[in-house]
Amino acid sequence: MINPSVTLAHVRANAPLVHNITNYVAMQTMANVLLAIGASPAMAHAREEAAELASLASALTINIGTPSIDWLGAMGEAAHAANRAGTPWVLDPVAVGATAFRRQAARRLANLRPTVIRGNASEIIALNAVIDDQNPTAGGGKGVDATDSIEHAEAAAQQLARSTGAIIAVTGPRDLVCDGEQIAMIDNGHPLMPRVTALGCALTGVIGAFLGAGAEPFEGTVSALAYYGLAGQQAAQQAQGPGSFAVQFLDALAAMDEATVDREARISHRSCKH
Ligand SMILES: Nc1ncnc2c1ncn2[C@@H]1O[C@H](COP(=O)(O)OP(=O)(O)OP(=O)(O)O)[C@@H](O)[C@H]1O
Ligand SMILES: Cc1ncsc1CCO
Ligand SMILES: [Mg+2]
Repeated sequence: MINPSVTLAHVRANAPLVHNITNYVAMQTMANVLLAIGASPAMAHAREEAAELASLASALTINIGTPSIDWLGAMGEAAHAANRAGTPWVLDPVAVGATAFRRQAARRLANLRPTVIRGNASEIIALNAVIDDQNPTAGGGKGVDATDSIEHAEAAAQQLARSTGAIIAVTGPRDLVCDGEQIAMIDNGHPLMPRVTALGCALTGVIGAFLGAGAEPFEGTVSALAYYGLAGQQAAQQAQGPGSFAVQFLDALAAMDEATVDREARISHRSCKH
C-alpha cells in the first residue's frame, strides 16, 4: 500500500534542493512547479559548476530536451558527482528517438546508473531499443510528443529497468512504473496536461524532489505521479483551456490536501508478466 502523502509531507517540511540540468523550454515551468510543491529548485548547466552543485543537492535531474556538446559534458560530470555522493538522480530522455545525437547522449547517460528514468511511451520504447543495440534510425514519437501507448511500452520498460537498474516511469493517459520485478499503474491525470509544454519535464523534477526527500525510489516515483496527476484533475475543474490550466495547475499542486492525495490516488500494483 503506497501513501503518496507521506513523501509529499516530507517535501513540504524539508524543501529539498533539486539541481536540474533541463531544456530551455522547461526551465521556468519546472522551477515554478518545484516551488509550488515546496521544493527548492536550482537550474544550472555550466560544466564549471555542474559537479559541485550536484553534490550539494538532495537530488539531480538531467533532461536532454535542448542538448549541446557543452551541456552533455556538464550532464556527465553532474551524474558522476551525484553517484559519488549517493544522491538520487533522474534522467528525462526527451525525443531520444528523433536524432542520432540524442540517441548517443541518452545511451551514455542511461549507462551512468540513474535512479529513475522518466519519459513518455515513445521515449521509453526508443531508449530501450538504443540500449538493447537495436539502434533505431527513425524511431518513436513525433519530436518530443508520444505516438505510442503505455500498454505498448510495458515490455520495453521492464527490459530497460533490468538493463539499466533504474526505476522506469512511463507517462501518458495512464502512467506506469516498473523496477523490473513489479509494476504500478497510476490512473490519475487529465487530457489538458499534454496540451501545456514541459509538464512532463517538470514532473521529472517532482520525482527528483520526492527522492531527495528520502522516499524509496519505486514508492517515491509512484507517489509523485499520483500526486501530479491528481493536481491535473483538480486544475482542469477550474480551467477554460490550456492557458488557464497552466496557472490553475500550479495552484492545485500547492493547495493539494495530503489526505485527499491518499484518498484519490488511483494506484494498482502487480508483478511483471515475465
Ligand atoms: N491524455 C492524458 N490524460 C491524462 N493525463 C495525461 C495525458 N497525457 C499526459 N498526461 C499526464 O501528463 C503528465 C506529463 O506526462 P507526458 O507523458 O505528457 O510527458 P511528456 O510527453 O514528457 O511531456 P513534455 O515533453 O511536454 O514535458 C503526466 O502526469 C501524465 O500522467
Ligand atoms: C517543445 C520542446 N522542444 C524541446 S524540449 C521541449 C519541451 C517538452 O519536452
Ligand atoms: Mg518529455
